[in-house]
Amino acid sequence: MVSGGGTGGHIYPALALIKQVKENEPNSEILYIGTQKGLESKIVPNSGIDFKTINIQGFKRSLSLENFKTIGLFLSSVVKARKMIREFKPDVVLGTGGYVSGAVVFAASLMGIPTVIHEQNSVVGVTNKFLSKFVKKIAISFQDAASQFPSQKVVLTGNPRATEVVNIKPESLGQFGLDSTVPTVLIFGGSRGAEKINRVTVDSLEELVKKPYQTLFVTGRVHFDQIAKEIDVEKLKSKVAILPYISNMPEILANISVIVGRAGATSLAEITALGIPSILIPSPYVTNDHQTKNAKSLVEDHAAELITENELTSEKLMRSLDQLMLDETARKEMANNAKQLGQPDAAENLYKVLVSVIK
Ligand SMILES: CC(=O)N[C@H]1[C@@H](OP(=O)(O)OP(=O)(O)OC[C@H]2O[C@@H](n3ccc(=O)[nH]c3=O)[C@H](O)[C@@H]2O)O[C@H](CO)[C@@H](O)[C@@H]1O
Repeated sequence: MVSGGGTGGHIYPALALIKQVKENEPNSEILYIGTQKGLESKIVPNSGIDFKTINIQGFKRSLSLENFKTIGLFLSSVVKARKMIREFKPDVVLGTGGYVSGAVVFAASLMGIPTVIHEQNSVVGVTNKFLSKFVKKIAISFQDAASQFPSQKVVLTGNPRATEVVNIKPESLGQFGLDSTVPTVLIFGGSRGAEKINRVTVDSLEELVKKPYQTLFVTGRVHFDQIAKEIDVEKLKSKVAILPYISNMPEILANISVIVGRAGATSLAEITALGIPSILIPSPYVTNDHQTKNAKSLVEDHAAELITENELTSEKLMRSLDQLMLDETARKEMANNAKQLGQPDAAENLYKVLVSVIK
């Protein structure tokens, strides 16, 4: 049984792990528990995995009446998770973060079923911090996370999405009206899109269409309609493609020369596994500024460039982008540095941890 929800950063590692389990043990049965509201309700059923939902929400950081409702929902979702566990009878339960995994993994631990959590970030998330007291093993992606967990439970596995992206058959950018032989920059603000990155990219379109490179700009589903209204597609001259979301990201990444994006941990696992140069703009809106810490782990090794959201302007973006896109040697150097940090065996590592806790 697998649970992880809310954003792509929690969901895709879970799916990559499932892929590995199915490869190693084709007869295994898998059930994914998520929420209806999270991105998982779209992504998981589309990938052909059995999917059930429970209703849960996050705590408000300030004292609020909503929190009483949240506690009520948490308790009722633990009860619901227990029922699902009793019916499905999993040998092991994996949580990859997000509130829903809190309820599912907690319920499984109470029932004496072996549990594992996977932490993608270098700064530990709230749900995983809570679950760390109850689970058997804790799989981490950055060594920095180790000291924030009970040390005897920690195993450094990496992020399974790294394995998935290195083993996939690449697909042409022709599906977006672009030319796969031309150097391409991919701009996107994590799995949900980022308003500031979108704004600055829209402001840069006039410049981008003049470049010898092309651009794949992914806005995030909720931002797309508004942006589409503002843009004259004729003016993009097949040099820039704009999309709400890319469902086949692993297949696309092999044809990308540079990424401009947030510093979500799963994106970074992909970037390092494939060795893709990147310009990272960490989200300042996440707990304990963890994306800045994620990004710095690459920047320190000259494997990425960091621009803060405050510093981000169209001029700044275009300057940094040109430095990489117009200089193949600089790109190659950053790509090599990034690849040194990749963990392409992550899915197999995590699979082994799951097997080790099954009685
Ligand atoms: C705002 C927020 O809380 N963000 C967190 C969330 O980010 P978020 O969900 O944005 O996570 P990541 O950037 O880590 O991963 C995004 C994933 O979505 C995929 N993708 C993205 C866009 C698209 O069009 N298609 C697509 O498939 C990417 O390839 C990647 O696999 O989870 C991460 C991992 O725990 C955290 O580090 C982030 O801080």
